[in-house]
Amino acid sequence: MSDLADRLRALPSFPEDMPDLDPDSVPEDPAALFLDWLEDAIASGARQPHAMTFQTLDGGAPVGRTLILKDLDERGLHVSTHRTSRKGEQLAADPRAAMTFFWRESGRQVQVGGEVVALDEATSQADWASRPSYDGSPNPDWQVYALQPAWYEFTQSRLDRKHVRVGYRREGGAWAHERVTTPAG
Ligand SMILES: Cc1cc2nc3c(=O)[nH]c(=O)nc-3n(C[C@H](O)[C@H](O)[C@H](O)COP(=O)(O)O)c2cc1C
Repeated sequence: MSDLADRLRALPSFPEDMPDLDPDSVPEDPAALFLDWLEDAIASGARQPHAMTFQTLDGGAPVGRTLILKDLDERGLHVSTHRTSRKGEQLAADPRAAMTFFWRESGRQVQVGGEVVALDEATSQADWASRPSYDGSPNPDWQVYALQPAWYEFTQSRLDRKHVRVGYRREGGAWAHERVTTPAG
């Protein structure tokens, strides 16, 4: 094994004290559980708890980058970017996307997938105007997208590596959820 592999293996992993996740008492609406975990991440004081990996498809090949969650409402989970960016062009060609949040302080991960829709101009320009670099000029290239979730998966890590996962899937107009068990635990 290389020296790098040895050093990576020796790095600290999960914190000693992590919350539990009881799959039998999760809310029916995954957005409620997501918001609960996001609030905990914000309260932890960790930097950029609203940052996540945002995955798109580039001609069928997955590509991810870090984005900031801007909002969550009945339209979905919002992100904003330039319409003519690579990700903007990828979304125009294929609206399927996924987000992966990881909160180290609690050992929690949330994955969300679905299709994005481009929100209206007023929403996009309001977001543009809220940015620290705003100089008073509108930016017609700025776009807020909402990821409309088709599925969520919540993972609560455990020190014994028997991580607890709950998957939600949209079935018609309602959400169904179940505990997820895979060879990964
Ligand atoms: C912490 C962090 C947050 C970021 N947030 C955003 C964001 O909200 N919107 C954005 O367009 N780019 C954001 N970026 C930059 C993107 O990761 C990416 O480099 C850029 O948008 C170009 O992506 P693309 O070429 O795949 O379109 C962020 C980067 C970091 C490290």
